[in-house]
Amino acid sequence: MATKKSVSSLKEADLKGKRVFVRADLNVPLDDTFKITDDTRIRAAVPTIKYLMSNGARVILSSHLGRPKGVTPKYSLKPLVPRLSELLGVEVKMADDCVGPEVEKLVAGIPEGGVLLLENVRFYKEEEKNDPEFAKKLASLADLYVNDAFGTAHRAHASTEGVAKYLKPSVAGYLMQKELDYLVGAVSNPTKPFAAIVGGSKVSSKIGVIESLLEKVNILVLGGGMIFTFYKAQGYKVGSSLVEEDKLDLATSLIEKAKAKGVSLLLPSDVVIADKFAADANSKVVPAKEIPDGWMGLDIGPDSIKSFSETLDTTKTVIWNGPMGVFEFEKFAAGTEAIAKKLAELSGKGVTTIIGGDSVAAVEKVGLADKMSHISTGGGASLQLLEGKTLPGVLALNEA
Ligand SMILES: Nc1ncnc2c1ncn2[C@@H]1O[C@H](COP(=O)(O)OP(=O)(O)OP(=O)(O)O)[C@@H](O)[C@H]1O
Ligand SMILES: O=C(O)[C@H](O)COP(=O)(O)O
Repeated sequence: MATKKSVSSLKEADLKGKRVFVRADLNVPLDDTFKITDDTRIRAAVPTIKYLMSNGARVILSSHLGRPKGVTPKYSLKPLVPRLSELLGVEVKMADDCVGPEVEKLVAGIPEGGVLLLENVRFYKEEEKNDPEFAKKLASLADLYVNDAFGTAHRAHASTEGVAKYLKPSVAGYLMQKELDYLVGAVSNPTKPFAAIVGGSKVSSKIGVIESLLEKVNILVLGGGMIFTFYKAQGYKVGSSLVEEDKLDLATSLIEKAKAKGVSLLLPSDVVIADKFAADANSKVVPAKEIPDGWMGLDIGPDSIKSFSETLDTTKTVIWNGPMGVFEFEKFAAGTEAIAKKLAELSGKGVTTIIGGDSVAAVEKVGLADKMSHISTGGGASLQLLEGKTLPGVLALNEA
């Protein structure tokens, strides 16, 4: 045991012929016909699996999909098998379960370099309860544990945290490591000027992140629905824009905190407003202080795009979470798309990291994903990390 525990990274592990339990986050979106609509997370899991395969390991691949309550065929991982097989260049076998005698038989039959995908771990309620007996069952399948599920590292579940107690060595996979390097690295040791762009619908869901970023950044750019709470807090007329009335004092205190810390806080100077929340709404551009009654702000305006872009041009490190507007409607997508393009441009001379489903979707929509320094596969996990929280899935590993 003592010698095994001394292995603290995947590179140091002896893999030949070993059964390796790999927890990945293959929680990908599927449409009604079970077609994968975005395979980013599957592609991101490939380097670790390929490394294991090429070093003669026998790979037991595990993930959750969705939030099933018990065994729910709709949340089976089966639809992922063809894409995984294609990306890995082997025929991936699939188990109907994730623990038990049948799975043990299949595990015994995995050849060196072979991959067995286990069924959704969340088909067992014990997974989310981090039940020790269930974690032991998972652990008993393998000789070592690799956690590559960054997107689920904020969950202390049996396959992300519990199993590491019973299976040593337990190490981070390459995706996990890369995410930590970018997200922790960007925040703790950024090349300055360091800017954060935070958007999305509500300030309430981003309070922790904004507060924590105010300690680190030089520039904080705000966009999305949350800006109207800031405007209202400053006495502007916001029409029927999204406002969180109970967060007005908080918005004021964040503005004051930014001032006290010497962070330049940028709010849009103009907005695109709509007469209803719909793709075919009538729209016009107005100064941020002059939103008429009955109209709502759904995007940042052209002057804001220009001034945000000029400011971002001065930076060396940028992290971005949350869209600038309701980018799902074409009429209100310009702000988000302009920021995506600006960050792609900046990637040549600085580090750009994109976090969160919606900002990543926007970057992909404009075809610029491969231009960014890093696109995080984590939503909740990345935000918690940026808030300075420790992720249980990371803490449980040997090297943590
Ligand atoms: N001005 C606005 N008014 C209302 N909703 C807005 C506005 N601007 C952006 N949104 C909405 O905010 C939503 C995204 O907010 P959210 O806080 O979930 O962002 P995110 O963190 O990038 O996403 P994810 O939850 O996928 O990580 C989008 O659906 C977008 O339409
Ligand atoms: O999509 C995610 O953020 C992760 O896969 C975690 O999923 P969860 O929020 O259902 O735990």
